[in-house]
Amino acid sequence: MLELKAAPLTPEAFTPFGDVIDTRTTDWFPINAGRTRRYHDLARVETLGGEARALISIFVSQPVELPLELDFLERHPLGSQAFMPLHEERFVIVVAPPGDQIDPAEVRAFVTDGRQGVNYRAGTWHAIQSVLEREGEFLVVDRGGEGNNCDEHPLAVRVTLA
Ligand SMILES: NC(=O)N[C@@H](O)C(=O)O
Ligand code: NI
Repeated sequence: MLELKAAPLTPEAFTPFGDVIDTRTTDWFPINAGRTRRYHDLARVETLGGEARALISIFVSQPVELPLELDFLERHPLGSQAFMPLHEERFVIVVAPPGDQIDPAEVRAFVTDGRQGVNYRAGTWHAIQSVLEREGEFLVVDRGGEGNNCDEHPLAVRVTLA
């Protein structure tokens, strides 16, 4: 069993896995006669393969208990997957870099602070969505189209907060 402590999520630490979506750590420019700040192009949406298109969905998830015990990670080889909380929900993230095998030494765990979303780049291994404390509602942007876009890799992990 791989034991991990979830560290506070930062854009720098998440770079190997994708993007952190957070208006506090990204630039903006004014639009709409100055009434709106546009936080532009915060994450790279990838949609690969046949008939590929971007999907916008809403996930309503029941909370997980800690320690979080996982028996697999998954990946989406044909597209990215972004999760943005709609009510400042915190969630646990477990990731490993893209590749056909997972090296346990490269697996990382993070916890968000409620204001952060994430975008897993195509092929990044990750735990399925794991919201903390209360039912969570998330805007999800990922890839639809032909072909299999979800692989699972067995991995026993137990996650606690740092
Ligand atoms: N299956 C699905 O749409 N969700 C997972 O990919 C997930 O990462 O939660
Ligand atoms: Ni996923």
